[in-house]
Amino acid sequence: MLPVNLDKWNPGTSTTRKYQEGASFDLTFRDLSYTTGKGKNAKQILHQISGSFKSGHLTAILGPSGAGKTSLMNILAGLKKGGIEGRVDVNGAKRKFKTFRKQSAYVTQQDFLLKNLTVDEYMTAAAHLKLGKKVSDKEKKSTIEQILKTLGLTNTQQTRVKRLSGGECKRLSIGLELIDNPAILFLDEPTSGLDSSSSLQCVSLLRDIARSGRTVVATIHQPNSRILDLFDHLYIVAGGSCMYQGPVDSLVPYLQTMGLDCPNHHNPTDFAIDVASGEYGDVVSRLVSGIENGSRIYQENESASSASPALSHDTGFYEEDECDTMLDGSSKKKDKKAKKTGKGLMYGAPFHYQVAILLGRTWKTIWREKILTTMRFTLHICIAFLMGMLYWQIGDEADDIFNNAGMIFFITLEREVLVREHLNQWYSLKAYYLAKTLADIPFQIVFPTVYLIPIYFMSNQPMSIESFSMLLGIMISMALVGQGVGLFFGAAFDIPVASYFAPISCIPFLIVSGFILKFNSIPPYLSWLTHLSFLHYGFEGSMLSLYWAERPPLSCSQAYCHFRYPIKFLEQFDLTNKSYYLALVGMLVSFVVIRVAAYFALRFKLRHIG
Ligand SMILES: Nc1ncnc2c1ncn2[C@@H]1O[C@H](COP(=O)(O)OP(=O)(O)OP(=O)(O)O)[C@@H](O)[C@H]1O
Repeated sequence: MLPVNLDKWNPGTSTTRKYQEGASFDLTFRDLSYTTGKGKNAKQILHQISGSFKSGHLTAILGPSGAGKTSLMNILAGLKKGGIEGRVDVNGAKRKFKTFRKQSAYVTQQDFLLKNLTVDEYMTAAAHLKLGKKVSDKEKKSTIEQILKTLGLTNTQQTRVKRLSGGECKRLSIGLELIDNPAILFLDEPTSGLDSSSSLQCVSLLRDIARSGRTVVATIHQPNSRILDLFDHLYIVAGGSCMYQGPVDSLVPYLQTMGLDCPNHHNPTDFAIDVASGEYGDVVSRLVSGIENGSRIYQENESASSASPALSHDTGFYEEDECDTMLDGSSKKKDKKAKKTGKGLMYGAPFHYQVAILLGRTWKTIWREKILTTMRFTLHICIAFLMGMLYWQIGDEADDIFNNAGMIFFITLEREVLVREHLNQWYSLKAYYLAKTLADIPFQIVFPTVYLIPIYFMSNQPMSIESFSMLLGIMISMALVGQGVGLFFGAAFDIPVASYFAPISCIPFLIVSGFILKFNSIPPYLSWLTHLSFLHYGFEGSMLSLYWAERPPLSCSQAYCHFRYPIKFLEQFDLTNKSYYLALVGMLVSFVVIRVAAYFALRFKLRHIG
C-alpha cells in the first residue's frame, strides 16, 4: 500500500494555488445533451442527462464501451464545447470556462510523458511553469517532496520516466497535475493498463485526494469489488443516459427495486454493465426513468434525493468573462485587462519564463536521446564522406559541371505531450512553439556544417571562404525550412498521414526548383509556383555560391568543354540575372511562412481536440 496521507495535505497557501482549504466545489449538470456531426451525419451521444458530483467524494463514471463516459467527462472538464446543450454549474452557479479550467486538471488515459527526464526534473519544470516566480524555489521543492512522498515516488526521484513502471507513470501523471493544487481532478480511465494491485494503489490515492476536500471524477472500466469499495459515488451511463447515480452499496438495492437481482458472487458493477449493455432485456429505459436520468440520487433506505445543486459559495468561479480562452491568442485583451484588474493570468509563469523552462527541458531531452543524436551525427558524416568519394575532385572540372550541380543541390512533436500539458494550462502554445523552434536551431546549424565540410573539400569546390559560407548559409536555411515543413505536416496530420504527405507535397516544388526543369521551360501559368518553392531558392542560392560570371575558367581534360567558362553554366540555367542574397531572402521568408503556418495548424488542431 502507498504511504498516503492526504488528509493533512496542503501544499502551501500561496496565491497561485487553486484550491483553498475548506472550500468545496460541487459540480452539477442538468439536461446535458451532446451531438456530434451535422445534418444527416448528426449523432446524439448524450441525451439530456443530469448529475451531481460533490467535493470530498471520489466519483466513478461507469458504463459499457461507447456509452458516452469519456464524452461526458470531457464536457464536464471543459475540453468539449461544440454541440452541447444543457448547463454545468459549480456550487449552483453557471460554470465559466476560463476560471473553471484554471481550477481543474485533467489526467489523460495514456501517460504522455517525456521519457528522458527524471521524475524530479519533470516535477521541477512543472512547478516552475505552473507556479511561476511568485513561489520561491524552496517552497516549490518542498511541495514536490510532499507530493512525491504522498504518491510513493520518493525513491524514484532520480529515475528517468522511461524506466518507471506503468503504475509509477500513472502516479507521476497525477502528481504533475497536483503541483498547483487543483480543486477538481478529472481522470480518464486511470487504472487502464495497470495490474490489480497498482490499480488499487492508484484509486486509494484518488480517494485520499478526494478526502482532502477536492472533487475527483474518474471514468473507470470494470473495477473489481475492492476497487469499487473505494469510490463514494457511482454514475452509470448507458446509451448516453444515466441509469444509476448514488453510493456504491445502494447499486444492488436499486437494481432490485427494478426487478433485477444481482446473482450471488457476481460483481455488482459487472452486473450493472451487463444490464446497461442490454443483456437482461430492454430494462435500461426503466432504470433511466427510475433515476430521472440523473436528476436524482438513489440512496438505500431513503427515498431518492434530488441531485439539485448546493448553495452557491464564493469560490472565485464566477468572473465576468464569458469567453473560453483556452488558447493564448484569443485572450490578449483579456489578459491585459486581467493584469490591470489584478486578476490572475492564464498561466502560472510569465511568457519569457515559460520559454526559458521549455527550452531547458527540450534541450535536456534532445541531449539525452544519445542514440538518436549520435546516429544523426554519424549518418551526416558517413553520407558526406560517401558523397565526397563519389564526386571526388569534380568541383573544378568543366566536364563534370552537371554532376557537380546535382550533388550540391541535393546535399542541401511530442504532440501528445503538448496536448496534455497545454490543455492543463501549464504554458501557452506560443511559448512552447518558440522554445521548440529555438531548441532546434543549433542542430540545424551543426548538422549541415559537419555534412558540408568533407563534401566541399573532397569534391574540390572553390577554395574561398566566401563561397563556402554562402553555400553553408543556403544549406542551413534549407535545413530550417525543411524542418518547418515537417513540423507543419506533423502538426496538421497524424504521423502516418504526415510522413506520406510531406515528401509528396514537395515534389511540385522540386520540379519547379530550376534543376529538373529550366525556368524558361515552365509554362507561364505555373511560373508563380517557383516563387513559392523554397527548393527553387535553394537551387539558385547554392549554384550562385559556386559559380559566378567572373570565376576563372574550370579545368578541361577534353578537347572541348562547353562549360569551361562558368558564365555558360549560369546562362544554361537562367541564373545570370539572379542574386544570391535575394535567394537567401526567399529562404528566410519561406522559413517564417512555414513556421507561422505550422503554428496555426497546431493551434487549430488543439482547438479541435476532444
Ligand atoms: N466526434 C465523434 N464523432 C462521431 N462519434 C463520436 C464522436 N465522439 C464520440 N463518438 C461516439 O460516441 C459514443 C460515446 O463515445 P465515448 O468515447 O464517450 O464512449 P465511452 O463510454 O468513453 O467508451 P469507451 O469505454 O470505449 O472509451 C461512441 O459510440 C463513439 O463512437
